[in-house]
Amino acid sequence: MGKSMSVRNLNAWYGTQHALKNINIELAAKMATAIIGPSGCGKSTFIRCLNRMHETSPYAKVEGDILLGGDNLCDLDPVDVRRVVGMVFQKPNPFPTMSIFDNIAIGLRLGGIRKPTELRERVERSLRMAALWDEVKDRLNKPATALSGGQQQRLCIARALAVEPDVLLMDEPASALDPISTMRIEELVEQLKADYTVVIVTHNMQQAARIADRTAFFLNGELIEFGETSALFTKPHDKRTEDYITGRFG
Ligand SMILES: Nc1ncnc2c1ncn2[C@@H]1O[C@H](COP(=O)(O)OP(=O)(O)OP(=O)(O)O)[C@@H](O)[C@H]1O
Repeated sequence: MGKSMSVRNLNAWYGTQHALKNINIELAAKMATAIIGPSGCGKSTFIRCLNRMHETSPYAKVEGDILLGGDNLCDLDPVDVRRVVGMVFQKPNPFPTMSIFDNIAIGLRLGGIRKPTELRERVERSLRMAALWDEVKDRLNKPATALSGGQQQRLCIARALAVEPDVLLMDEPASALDPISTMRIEELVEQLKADYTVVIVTHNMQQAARIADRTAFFLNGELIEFGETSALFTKPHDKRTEDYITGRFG
């Protein structure tokens, strides 16, 4: 758990549109890295490249290397990549026809775990890691859709963690949630970064400042500035970073 990821010379396109321009960045293990920048700057495209999802868009193209613990993810089968690089999306997307238990167990079953005791143990562990166990332990067989939005998002986090990835990608995981659910997700990120390499896209600079050890500022598909979060927010080196964080655009 928790290997750092090195992104080298990453370029991505949608047709002729060059959406990511030569990105080089080290995403450190046991830390949360926030990706910030104005709408359309390439944040989602960037994290979708990290688990090989970008290439599923029509006319998409990717070049570059993504290194994780001795593997170049660009050379692997995308299905194998998604086992080591989990992702949580903006809108909670549990499997709607499945129970809470099955939402998590399905990935484990696909990974070859069949023994009921082992499945139960792994499901419980994942739900505990996602700080949801106490709220659902008495209704594991109820449909996932019966949970609140914030609980559904924590279920999706539990589902991503169940297969024991190294990296957890989060694309604005709290932007569809109320303030209390948002706070719970932020607390959870704080805990998860002890074990995982967490990369979180956020529109909310206060959120980045609260939870991320390092922050990367993107603009027009370029990585403009990357560093310790507190330094980036208090002493940005680039005028464009300063203009963005002081609210002059975006
Ligand atoms: N499926 C797609 N087909 C074509 N162009 C796309 C597609 N998805 C994104 N783009 C374009 O690529 C660029 C980067 O988009 P991306 O979604 O990565 O930005 P973002 O920073 O995540 O934006 P937001 O904050 O609004 O979610 C934008 O110009 C966008 O219009």
